[in-house]
Amino acid sequence: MADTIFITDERIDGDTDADGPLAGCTVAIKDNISTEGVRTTCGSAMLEDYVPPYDATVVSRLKDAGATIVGKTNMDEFGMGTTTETSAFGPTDNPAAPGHVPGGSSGGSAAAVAAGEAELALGSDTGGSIRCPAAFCGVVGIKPTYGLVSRYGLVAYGNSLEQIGPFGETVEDAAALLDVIAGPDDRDATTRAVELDGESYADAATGDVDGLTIGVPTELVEGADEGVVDTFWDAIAELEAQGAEYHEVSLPSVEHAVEAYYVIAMSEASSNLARFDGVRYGPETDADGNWNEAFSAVRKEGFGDEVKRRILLGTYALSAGYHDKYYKKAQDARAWVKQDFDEALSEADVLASPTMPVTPFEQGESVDDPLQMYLADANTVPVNLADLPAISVPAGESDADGLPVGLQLVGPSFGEERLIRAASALE
Ligand SMILES: NC(=O)C[C@H](N)C(=O)O
Repeated sequence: MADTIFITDERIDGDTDADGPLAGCTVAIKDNISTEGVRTTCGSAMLEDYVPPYDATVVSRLKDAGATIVGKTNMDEFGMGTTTETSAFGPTDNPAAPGHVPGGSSGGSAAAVAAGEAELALGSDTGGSIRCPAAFCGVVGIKPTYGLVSRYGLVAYGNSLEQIGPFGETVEDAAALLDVIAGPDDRDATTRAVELDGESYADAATGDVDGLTIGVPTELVEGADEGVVDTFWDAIAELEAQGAEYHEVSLPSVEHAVEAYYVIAMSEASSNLARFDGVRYGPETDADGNWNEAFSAVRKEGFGDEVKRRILLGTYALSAGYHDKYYKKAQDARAWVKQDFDEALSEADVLASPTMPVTPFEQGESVDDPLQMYLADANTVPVNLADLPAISVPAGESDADGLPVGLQLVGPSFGEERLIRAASALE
């Protein structure tokens, strides 16, 4: 089996004179984040030869911090997947569970950290794309609050849902990378400044959970595999032993979260991906004269099956006769999910659940079963619908199959320090 961690392993040295916070640190970058002069493919044949003329804001910040970028990592095509198997460049193996998928869509980034190919990595999370691979590969991943990290230079898939975020072997490592990339950017009007309680996100990794109240949403536990649930409760017991308290809470709306997420994400994708037309982006074809034929030919060749499926469904959901029935309904469900989280977080400091309801699939097991793949996102997508921050931290291995299980902690808007503090107690 091909094992692609990096799509491009060109090294980019940061500012080597700088005594920056990441001087001497190696970082891998998901291949949907623009790097000036270095190919950025989004895991798609459509962008196989695309070389951006500018750096994403997060990449400029890494360079200024003195980091060494070691390569661009494999991913599900345009971020669409949960296994990294929809990449046009072949699958990535899971270093923590060989023969299994690393999760997705940022599977290459999590695998790079798990395999020791890079100390840190950047991914993007539209509906779990950082937390799922973190959980599957046994590393830490943070999905920041919407608006904490600039999306300038991130190739858009679902703009209203996605954030760039860090991976690390430890909570403190991931938090140190968040320190470098977080903060307002004139080029992304959705970003804002946040006042921290302490000096930095990394400083919050104290492991102090004394008096912390944890809400466990029943709906996010009952659907998970038994081995995952057992490992999850062991982790909660560990936090309890260190002074935290837990109680069960309810998020009735999350029953509709997967449907709402996929309608919104596919609708946004169908609009975002219209720019890949063989003129502005994508390979030229020899279809002569007729725009429609040329447009179809490029997209037929350049996009994989999952991307085509989502463009078709997203276009359908946005079309005049169906807009109210699907898109608007999904937006209503999104508002309800947000409201449920706000209520639950008024009764608890953080919410905890298994990151993924399952352990890593075997390679090839789910790629032809999109529904199984979408349903595996049940615990991660509600957080993106609610714009909230979340972290996935290794919780141990499932007794059932010995594979990695992640614990997800969700916090209030811009409450990353609280999540970092709580997650570090499990290390
Ligand atoms: N992009 C993501 O966050 C992954 C999610 N499974 C999706 O396919 O949309």
